[in-house]
Amino acid sequence: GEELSTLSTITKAESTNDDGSSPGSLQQFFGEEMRNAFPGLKLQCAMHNQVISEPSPAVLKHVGHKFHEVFQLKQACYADLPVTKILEMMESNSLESAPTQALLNVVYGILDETAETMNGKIPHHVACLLRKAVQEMGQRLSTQADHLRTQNNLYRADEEKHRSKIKELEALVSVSRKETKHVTVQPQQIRSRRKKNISWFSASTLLKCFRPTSQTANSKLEEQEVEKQELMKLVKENEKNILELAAMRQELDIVGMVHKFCSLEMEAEAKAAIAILQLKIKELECLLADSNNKVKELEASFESKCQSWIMKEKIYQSFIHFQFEAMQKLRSSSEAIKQEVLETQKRYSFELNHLESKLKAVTDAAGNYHEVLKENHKLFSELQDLKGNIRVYCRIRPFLPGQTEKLSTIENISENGQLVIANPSKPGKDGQRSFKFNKIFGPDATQGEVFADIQPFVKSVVDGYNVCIFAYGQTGSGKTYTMTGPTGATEEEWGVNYLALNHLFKVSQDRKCNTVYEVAVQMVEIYNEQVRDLLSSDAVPEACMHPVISTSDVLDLMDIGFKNRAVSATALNARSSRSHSIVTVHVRGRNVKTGTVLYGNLHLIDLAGSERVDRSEVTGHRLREAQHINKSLSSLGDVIFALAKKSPHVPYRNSKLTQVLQSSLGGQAKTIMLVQLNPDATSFSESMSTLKFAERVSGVELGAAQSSKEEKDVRELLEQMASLKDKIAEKDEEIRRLKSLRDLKPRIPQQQQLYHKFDMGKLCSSAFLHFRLQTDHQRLDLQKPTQGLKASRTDSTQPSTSVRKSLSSTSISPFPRR
Ligand SMILES: Nc1ncnc2c1ncn2[C@@H]1O[C@H](COP(=O)(O)OP(=O)(O)OP(=O)(O)O)[C@@H](O)[C@H]1O
Repeated sequence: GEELSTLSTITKAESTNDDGSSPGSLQQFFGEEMRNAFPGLKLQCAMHNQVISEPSPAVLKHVGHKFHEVFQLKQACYADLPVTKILEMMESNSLESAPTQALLNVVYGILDETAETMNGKIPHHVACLLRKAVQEMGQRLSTQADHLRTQNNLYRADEEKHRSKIKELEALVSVSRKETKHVTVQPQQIRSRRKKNISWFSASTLLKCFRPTSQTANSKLEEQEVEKQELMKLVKENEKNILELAAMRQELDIVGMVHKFCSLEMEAEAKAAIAILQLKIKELECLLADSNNKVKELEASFESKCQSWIMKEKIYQSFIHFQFEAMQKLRSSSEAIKQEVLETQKRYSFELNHLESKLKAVTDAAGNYHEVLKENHKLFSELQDLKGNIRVYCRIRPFLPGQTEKLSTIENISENGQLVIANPSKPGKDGQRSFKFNKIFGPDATQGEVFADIQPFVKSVVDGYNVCIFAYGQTGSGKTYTMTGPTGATEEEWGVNYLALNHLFKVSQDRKCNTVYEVAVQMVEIYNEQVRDLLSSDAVPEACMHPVISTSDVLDLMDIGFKNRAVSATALNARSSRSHSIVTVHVRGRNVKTGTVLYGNLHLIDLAGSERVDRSEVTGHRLREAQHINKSLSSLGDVIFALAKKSPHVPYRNSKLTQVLQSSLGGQAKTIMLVQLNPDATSFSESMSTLKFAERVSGVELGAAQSSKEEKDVRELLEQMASLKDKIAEKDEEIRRLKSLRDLKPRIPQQQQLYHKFDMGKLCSSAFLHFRLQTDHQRLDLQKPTQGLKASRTDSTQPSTSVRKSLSSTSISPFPRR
């Protein structure tokens, strides 16, 4: 009974479920087989005993609350379990005390959860739990295996014991059989000896058998009766023993069979369970390794993140610290600034009062300054007058890049305006001649340097003076270069024409607060004693005036004018100007405060080449051209010398050039003659004649220049008259235009474009009106020289700039057209 109980306990230990119930097959087998074989056997009870390796119910009860607390949460998942709870449970040996099935449930639960929800990732604490549960099961398995081995040994020992007992019993049975046989044989022998009185039943044998009872027969019979009863007892006992033995054998066989069967089944189950568990352990190890790797990765990334956050924290802290310090500094500096501002305010208010009084003094001084400025202007003009109104500047051009023979006639140039020129055919002092002019510009002089000495004269135009600048010299000596600049000139290479107009615009801008200026430009050429408007192809009797408001307007106009200029190649210059070109700039300024109006004009003249006819080696048409040029130049000389001699008759009308320049060559005008020289030795004689002419001119005194300032009332009267005259002129012009329409010829397209651009009606008609007013007024004055105010003014001032006037007085209207 004990052995069976132990056996069933072992069986139960290996096959009992955690809830105490046995697995179906084994329990059924034991339950039915054993009950059938041994109805009295308390197998069922034994099977409910606890397994050795399973925790006892008492232990389970003690620790169960923790385990259930943690794992009986049906809805929660393992990953959500608090780490503290799991740790607490693991430390308190709850797992070791938990039933195996619960542990397996935990393992399966974690695996399912990992597979289903967490994509193979196991949180660290759950992985620890898993490892612990698997360890626990592994331990249990090894304990159970040990236990099984021990039980098996015990069982074998028991079996051996049983077998020896059976052998003993068998020996006992055989002995008892022999005794029984002997006992059964003896009475029979006695009975047969009695009945047959067989002699062979010797007295000795009977004596041996019944020696104690030989004295009395009765007592012997009684003894025999007792022995017989004892024998019967023995036989019964023997029979009983045989029955027991048979039953034990049967039982032993059954138990052996059951044990064998159980052993086999348990072995198979244990092997299968071990295999499954090993597989699971491997899987779990893999998962554990993965999760360990992931944990390491996470730890590494966490570590690096921690580091970076620590770094950031440090940076932020230092930044905050820096900001805080900066804020403190700012606060203190703002305080200091506040103080400073307050002090400054005090100081400023004090200084402001001081300045106010000073400003008053300065305002008074400024009034005086304007007076002084006026005085300066007056003094400058007087200085100009003292120097003489004709200024002669000499400019020597450099040798040209292609020139190989560079034999120069220029011996010396001094600062004081002295020029020594040497005759290459007469070496030494005899061949030298010195000239004195107002200024000499050497070959290295720039356009800007030349203009710097002309600039004050240009400026005087806006003060109401008439100024005439002309370039004189033989062909190729640099007249056009000085007046206009080289072809495609940059701003630095601009000639006097552009620089003068640029300066006029600048001065007019500077003075716009006081005086409003209007500027207009005319451009004509005198070719073969005929005057031609370079900016118009209309058959009009006077050169058109084009209002300009900027230097770029002037550049556009001059570009067209120079393209229209008569040029041809000569033996001395590949592109020689065979005409005199005259750019006239009209300036009208009105003082916005006083209403005073002033007029000034500037003549910029590029004369034709002054060389002698024989040197130019021209004939026919070109000869006539050269003769006209020479004639006009000699007329210019005659006018200048007549003025120098203060001759009563000045021969202005001997040439178109002197007629056009009449207003600028009189006593009111300021004249600059730019004498151009070619330094080449071959041009010596031409240079000599040029210099001699210039020398004579420089000795001329034309008298004091006068400004054209008019008083307001005079101007108003003049304007009234001018408007009347203007109307008459408009009518005349209309008649002329109608006449001209009859024989109108095709126009030059480029010029047409410009007329559109500078359409007088569209643009600034007022400027044109005033200039026409002036010219008409002057023409009127010329026609009636003795009439009142105008007559006296005309007498004293000479006629002002007017191409038209010159043309009308020489009856060459309308302009000849090319
Ligand atoms: N100061 C100078 N610096 C450099 N080159 C110059 C200078 N003066 C004149 N030249 C050059 O000399 C050549 C002749 O000059 P320019 O045409 O101006 O002479 P010109 O006196 O106007 O001749 P013409 O009477 O035939 O028109 C040109 O190639 C010009 O560029």
